[in-house]
Amino acid sequence: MITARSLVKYYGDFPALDGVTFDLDDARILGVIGHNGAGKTTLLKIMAGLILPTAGNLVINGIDVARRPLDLKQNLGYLPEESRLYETMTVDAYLAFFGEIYGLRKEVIRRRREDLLAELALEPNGKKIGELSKGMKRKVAIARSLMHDPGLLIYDEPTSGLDPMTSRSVIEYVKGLRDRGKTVIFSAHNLFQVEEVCDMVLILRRGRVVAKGTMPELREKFGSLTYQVFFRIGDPATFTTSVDYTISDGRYLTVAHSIEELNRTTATLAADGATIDRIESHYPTLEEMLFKIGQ
Ligand SMILES: Nc1ncnc2c1ncn2[C@@H]1O[C@H](COP(=O)(O)OP(=O)(O)OP(=O)(O)O)[C@@H](O)[C@H]1O
Repeated sequence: MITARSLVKYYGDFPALDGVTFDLDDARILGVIGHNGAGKTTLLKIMAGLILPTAGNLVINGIDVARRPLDLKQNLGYLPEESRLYETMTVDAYLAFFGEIYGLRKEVIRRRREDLLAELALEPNGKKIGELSKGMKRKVAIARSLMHDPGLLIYDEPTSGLDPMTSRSVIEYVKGLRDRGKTVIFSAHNLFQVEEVCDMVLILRRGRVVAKGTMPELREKFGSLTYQVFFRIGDPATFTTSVDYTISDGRYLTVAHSIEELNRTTATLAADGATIDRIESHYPTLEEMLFKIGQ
């Protein structure tokens, strides 16, 4: 269980975080989103015990993070936005090195490493880290974060710069971690991924939480279901209707904001000689929500 209360972080006199409060249950995926500079990395670094908040309180699984950062780190895996790996080391040696730092026995290191390489579909074949592709390096960094089998994972833009296939496999892997009971907190600019996998979303703007909740809760907050009605008409020169519509790429479109409005609209269009082609229901996406919030 994570309890964050009124977290504030100043860099000099600049408030990068300004009163962040939220709760998160175990075995959940939390997505932290917001425009550039909103405070995502700052929040993640505080949660990973890497920087101290200027004010506020953060308790993770009963551990006060500011007071006992070392206890927190035993059960935490952190993936920075840009991980600097030791380029001249082989993947095997690199993962073994981190296993040793966490005090794991040799046979445990060997087993963990083999399991993680298989799960992440990594086949380093004795290669040095410097010889790997960007996607493979990111996966090695993810494997490193998991060597000591922590219960909490904090990933700063885990899929940034990855091709769609690799990105998808990382996201599927994150889902699997949650299904095995781990809590994952990640920031991302790919909002489709956040929408797809996160149990809870935190939207930051200029260091403040502007919205938080499950996707259905956020949809409710930012406007509910709308209906897009696509239709055809006979002769555009003679077509008249009281319904507001737009023409885009030769397609006629009107939007209804309730089922009653949808019924009225389709009846009016039919009476005016239009033919309904298709009706699509549409929830606001995270992208539309961020757009609405503004920078
Ligand atoms: N070490 C620092 N010293 C001074 N200002 C900083 C420092 N780190 C971050 N900031 C500022 O704090 C604000 C929040 O930065 P942060 O990196 O947390 O945002 P972010 O949401 O992760 O951004 P991005 O999406 O671009 O990665 C920004 O205005 C940034 O310039």
